[in-house]
Amino acid sequence: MTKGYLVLETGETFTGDWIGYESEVAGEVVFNTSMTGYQEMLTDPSYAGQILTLSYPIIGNYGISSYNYESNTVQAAAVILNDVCDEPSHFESEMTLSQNLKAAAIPGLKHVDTRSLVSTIRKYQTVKGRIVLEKVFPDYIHKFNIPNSRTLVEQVSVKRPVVMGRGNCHIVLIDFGYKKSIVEALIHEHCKVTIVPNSTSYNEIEELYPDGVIISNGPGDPKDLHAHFPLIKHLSENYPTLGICLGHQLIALAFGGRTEKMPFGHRGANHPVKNLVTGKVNMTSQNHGYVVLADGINSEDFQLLFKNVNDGSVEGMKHKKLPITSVQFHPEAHPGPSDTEYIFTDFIETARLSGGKQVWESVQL
Ligand SMILES: NC(=O)CC[C@H](N)C(=O)O
Repeated sequence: MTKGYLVLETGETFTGDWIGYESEVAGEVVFNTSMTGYQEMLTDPSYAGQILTLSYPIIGNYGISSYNYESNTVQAAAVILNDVCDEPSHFESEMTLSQNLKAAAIPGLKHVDTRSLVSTIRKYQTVKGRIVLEKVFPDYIHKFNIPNSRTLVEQVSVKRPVVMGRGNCHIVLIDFGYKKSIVEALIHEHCKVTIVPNSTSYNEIEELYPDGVIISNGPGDPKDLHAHFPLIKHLSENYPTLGICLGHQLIALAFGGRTEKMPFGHRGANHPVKNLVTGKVNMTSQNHGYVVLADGINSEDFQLLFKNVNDGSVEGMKHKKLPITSVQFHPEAHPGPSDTEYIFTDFIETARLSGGKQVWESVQL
């Protein structure tokens, strides 16, 4: 077995055995605490550019199936694991995780002390690292050239519009790195979905006659995407709009709000979130490293809708007059609980009732 090393900018080195493709990469080292859903996590475009540590100790036991992809390929820059199962058992399994990483040209380390690595990340809060093959570390090892958010978003988003599903409600999904299960949730509710590149103009979107608009999840720091704020504000002011994760952060910023980097993010499938209108707590699936600041929200326009029960952070907001809702968590789940599927049903109902911009304008009058 080839040895490999994860070298952190903080000076620590973790040793493991190489799996997947043999290439050295750098990125922010993050961790996800979900017990299952490794395929969905690895193929979620929001992980682009990140070295993903899976804290659950045995990964790969149900293999890789063509049903569990969240995008066309593995998106994380690399993966760090404790034990990997190379003899998966599941009727839909088509290959092992190790084979999948190799085929996607993604490197990884197994047999790493992931408990200690997670403690280290929690201690330093944000940690960059590099996985390398040689134990002799040159001077540059602690310097990281990590792609910026615009490059990451560019890498993962569609280049031309894609239409999926049929139905009596047309949703335009502005793509910053969408997860397929968002589209599946919409199709399940009988929507036609047009996924458009994030560079699409307001007029081009208007010509599609959407009933509603979704601003997708995606990788990187939302502040770096400031060029898109005017489009997002203009769209949200004219169509029923739902923002998911990065989309929520972009809506907050577009309306003058603020975001910041979190200590080590929320990545897992059991994050409790309280709906401040109903008082109900739901378990949610999450994957984010940035957060909207409560005191930065423009309170003339928006009210807080969801709060994280563990740390009190903002998990969602709602416009006071316009049909704009945004959530930091993932209502489409995958992986994770589907308690908050109602976010989609409520949004689609609003979109259907509004019949898009034209009718919405007349309803407002
Ligand atoms: N899943 C997402 O959309 C992540 C949003 C953003 N990149 C963050 O880390 O906070």
